[in-house]
Amino acid sequence: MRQALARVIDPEIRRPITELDMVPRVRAQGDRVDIDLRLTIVGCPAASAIERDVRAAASGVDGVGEVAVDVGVMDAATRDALIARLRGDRPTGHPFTADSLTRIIAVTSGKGGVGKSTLTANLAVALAGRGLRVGLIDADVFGFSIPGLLGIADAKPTQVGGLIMPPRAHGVAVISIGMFVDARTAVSWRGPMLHRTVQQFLTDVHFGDLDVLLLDMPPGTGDVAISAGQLLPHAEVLVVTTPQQAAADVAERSGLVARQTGQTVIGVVENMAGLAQPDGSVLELFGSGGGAETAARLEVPLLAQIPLSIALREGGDAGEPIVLRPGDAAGDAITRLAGELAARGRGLAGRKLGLSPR
Ligand SMILES: Nc1ncnc2c1ncn2[C@@H]1O[C@H](COP(=O)(O)OP(=O)(O)OP(=O)(O)O)[C@@H](O)[C@H]1O
Repeated sequence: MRQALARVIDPEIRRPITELDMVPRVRAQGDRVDIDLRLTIVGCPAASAIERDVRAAASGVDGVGEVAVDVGVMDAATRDALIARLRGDRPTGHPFTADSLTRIIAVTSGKGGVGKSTLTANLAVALAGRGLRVGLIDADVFGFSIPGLLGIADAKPTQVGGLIMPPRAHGVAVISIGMFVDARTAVSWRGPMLHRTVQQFLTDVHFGDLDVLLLDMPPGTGDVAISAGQLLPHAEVLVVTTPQQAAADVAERSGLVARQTGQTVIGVVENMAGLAQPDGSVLELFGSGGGAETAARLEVPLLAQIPLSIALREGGDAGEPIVLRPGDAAGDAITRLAGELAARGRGLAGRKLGLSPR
């Protein structure tokens, strides 16, 4: 029976419920089994799903006829012990240190409106589509748009003790300041507060084991970029720009600030590149060359050119990332970029190599 129940996964914490001390007692009498199920918090949104899965798992065991589930909430001591275990042995600090196995990719741009958030959301979904465990932090605290782009504009994270469970969308675990403030509230915090937000997202959000953590950075070179640089000096950075030559200056600057904090700029993505017309010509609404120019100045490769695309924009507005529907030139370019990033693997930046002198 325990083995069967171990296959029931808490959808938010994403571990077997038996590992989470959620099943303190199981009694079998004849063909009847009584299961005590203890949820982490009162009003747990996943309660009915977990209870259903427990019933299904127990009913599947040979010889079981009747299943009775007593649903309650775990006591404070058990919950505190669980939270301590989930946090691991790090009372302070975040788990995404240089020698963690998670690859961190911060997506930045010199100015707003270049499609950085749209690209980040689609990239996250495309990476998750390749089977990677992906987390996404919307660090664009003033202009958060990730929840809407992923179709979870109204999602509110569950909090267990001081631990925040990130809502999931299209296979990606997502956290955004937009989940904690009213959508119409303007965020006007000063530096130290912003620093704490990024730090809290890194420390108190239970992402579990991740292959990739993406950060959608605010445009420009402000406090959040500097905080993120201090907290994640080993992060890799993608710089997004448009084809406009004038955009190259500010894009270059955002890459340089990242570099000053020790982060590694891995490449440039040019978004809003030429739009193919029905007659075969290409409409270069924003000119051309900005991506190549930025890449040359930062001495990194131009990793992708994402064309203007109505479907990409519509997918963002609808919360259905375009990468889920192959066939659009922009979506396909982002999917290719995800493939390339996954294939390149993580650089060795900041990582202990584990080599010892003989
Ligand atoms: N390749 C594209 N083709 C057409 N529209 C696009 C493309 N990329 C982004 N957009 C649209 O441009 C607008 C700005 O995009 P987005 O919000 O992603 O930019 P951003 O750089 O993250 O801006 P900010 O940092 O100011 O939030 C959105 O309406 C988005 O749908």
